[in-house]
Amino acid sequence: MAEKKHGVIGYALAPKKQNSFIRDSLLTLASSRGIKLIQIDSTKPLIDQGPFDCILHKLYGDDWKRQLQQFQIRNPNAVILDAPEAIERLHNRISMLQVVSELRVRVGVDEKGGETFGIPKQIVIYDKETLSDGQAWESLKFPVIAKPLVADGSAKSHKMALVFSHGALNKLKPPIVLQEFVNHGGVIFKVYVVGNHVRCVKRKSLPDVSEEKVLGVSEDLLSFSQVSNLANRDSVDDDEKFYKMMSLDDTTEMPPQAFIVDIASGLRRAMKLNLFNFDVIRDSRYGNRYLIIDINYFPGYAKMPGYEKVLTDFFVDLMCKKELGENVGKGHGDEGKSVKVLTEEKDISVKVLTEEKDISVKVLTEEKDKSVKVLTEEKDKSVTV
Ligand SMILES: O=P(O)(O)O[C@@H]1[C@@H](OP(=O)(O)O)[C@H](OP(=O)(O)O)[C@H](O)[C@H](OP(=O)(O)O)[C@H]1OP(=O)(O)O
Ligand SMILES: Nc1ncnc2c1ncn2[C@@H]1O[C@H](COP(=O)(O)OP(=O)(O)O)[C@@H](O)[C@H]1O
Ligand SMILES: [Mg+2]
Ligand SMILES: [Mg+2]
Repeated sequence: MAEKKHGVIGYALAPKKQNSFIRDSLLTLASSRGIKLIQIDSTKPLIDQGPFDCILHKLYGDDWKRQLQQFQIRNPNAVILDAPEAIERLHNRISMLQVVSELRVRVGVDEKGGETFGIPKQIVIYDKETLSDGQAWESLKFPVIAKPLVADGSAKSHKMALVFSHGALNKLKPPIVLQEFVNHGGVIFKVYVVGNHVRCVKRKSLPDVSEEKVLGVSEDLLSFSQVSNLANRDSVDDDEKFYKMMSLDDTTEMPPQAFIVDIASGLRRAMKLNLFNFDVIRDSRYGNRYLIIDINYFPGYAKMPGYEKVLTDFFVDLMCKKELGENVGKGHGDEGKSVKVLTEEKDISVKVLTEEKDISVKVLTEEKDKSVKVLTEEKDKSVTV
């Protein structure tokens, strides 16, 4: 009996990502379950390629965004993983973590109880003048970590500095985020999310900094980059002595899985993303207080043991939902219905009747300069088009 056809997924990834993610082991397993992964040719217009049931991508820039938009208009049934607008919130380290503060998920549900989560205290500095203005950072306790505001995947966006005193702040180049350094036992938890699959692993992180160390440190600023990725590097440079201070204690207890799953589902819903990971540290001062410090779109899944099966299961599930006409690719399975109105008439009006709040209306059109009027009976409703 011929195998049931499931679907074709086009992928558009930077060379480094493609090398690490598109492995023969993934292609073989996916293909054995009816999923064909095809490379999108970035030198040709996306719209001329396909057909694709789904597009998997991690590319940046306005041109790529436009190409995806055009493709979606021509292929309204294709699933784009994930929507560029949703991914963009992760390109700024402030909007990235704002979503955590907005989460309303149950906490302290594990038998041991009491786990809470949040983000470290932080401020954003846009210019040199503010950096020299003590008032801006007086609420922060040193040491702090200075992170580039932009998180666009460039090497620059991963360049961090551990700053021990005010005096060193003038060495930094805004726009930056100044975040309180929180002692966390030198271990970071990386939570990989693939649809509703959640996997937490532990990795090396920065070592704790004691009060004595802060006072006795000879340098007032230490630069570093991609600490938790160190094991995957080819060479260790100048920062060697700094990294040597780190060692992963294998006895470190993992956070309760139910707690982590709750945060992951909350983030997935709020961000409308399917493919991401987030970095969590456990605040050593409390033991049951967790802080989310970083969220990454389409991370290094190949570092997750058995990633081939997890991703293949996700693709198969996506294709099945698509065949059933379910709304997919929006970060969670239980949201919104979509209504398609196909017409060649001009000036048509479409009425959307719903009792749900916060609905979003997407109008796909090939016409340029189209203005859309949304009429609502609710007061104080703001409508974004
Ligand atoms: O390539 P890898 O496996 O190191 O993955 C990187 C991620 O490592 P992780 O899976 O969290 O250990 C890495 O995570 P971190 O920021 O290091 O926490 C980023 O997601 C990185 O993407 P970008 O440079 O921010 O666009 C990811 O890099 P890209 O492959 O997307 O370039
Ligand atoms: N607030 C913090 N307190 C302590 N360590 C931190 C904090 N923020 C980041 N780190 C350390 O710095 C590393 C890099 O920071 P992160 O925000 O994850 O940037 P990147 O996007 O480059 O991974 C983390 O993996 C962790 O080891
Ligand atoms: Mg990180
Ligand atoms: Mg990151």
